Amino acid sequence: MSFSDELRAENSGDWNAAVGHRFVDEIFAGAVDPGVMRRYLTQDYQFVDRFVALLGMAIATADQFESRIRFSQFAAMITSDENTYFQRAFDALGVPAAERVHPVITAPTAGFQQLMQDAAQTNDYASCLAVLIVAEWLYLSWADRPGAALPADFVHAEWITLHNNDGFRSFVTWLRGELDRIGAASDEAGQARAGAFFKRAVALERAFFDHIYD
Ligand SMILES: Cc1ncc(C[n+]2csc(CCO)c2C)c(N)n1
Repeated sequence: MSFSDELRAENSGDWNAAVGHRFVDEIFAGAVDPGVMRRYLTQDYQFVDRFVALLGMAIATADQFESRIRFSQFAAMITSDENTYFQRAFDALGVPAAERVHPVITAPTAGFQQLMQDAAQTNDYASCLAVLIVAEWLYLSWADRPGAALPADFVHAEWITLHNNDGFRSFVTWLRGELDRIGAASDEAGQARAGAFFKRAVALERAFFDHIYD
């Protein structure tokens, strides 16, 4: 089994709970309650800043130029297209400026911010990769429902297509290959370090979905 498949299998409880979450069924049905969607997106928006910082650390710690280029291109993409989605969705949901910029940070959001900061501060490429890969691969996994119809409302539909388009799919495939390559070249301690970050990330993904319904 590849390193990425091994880590996913070790975390299958939280992984499957997130991928098959009520939120996912509701978003495909175009039926997420507006209050729930608003909580989700305002908290999620607080995630982007540290995520881009962690990408920066992956660029800095990667062991080859080709990997730095891949991450740089991805960083350029998510700081343009996705940012306009959030603004348009906030407009559609009537989210006031203060709540867009400074919402009260919930525990899972704070947990993600800490996790991304901790991963960045390791200066260890495998640990940065482990956190980045969960945020991408788990999202592709829930969004990728071949043949499923898209909801009419753009707030629902675009959140799906941002995470199941071909560019995103090929990036996730590359990321998994990258983690497999680095995992194979790491000693046991290095694999365990990256595995612990992967585990924290999957548990937080599940908690993040759960908490918007509290
Ligand atoms: C809690 C949470 N986890 C993962 C993602 C997915 N994600 C976060 S940043 C990023 C890169 C650009 O889309 C992706 C896919 C999310 N949005 N919210």
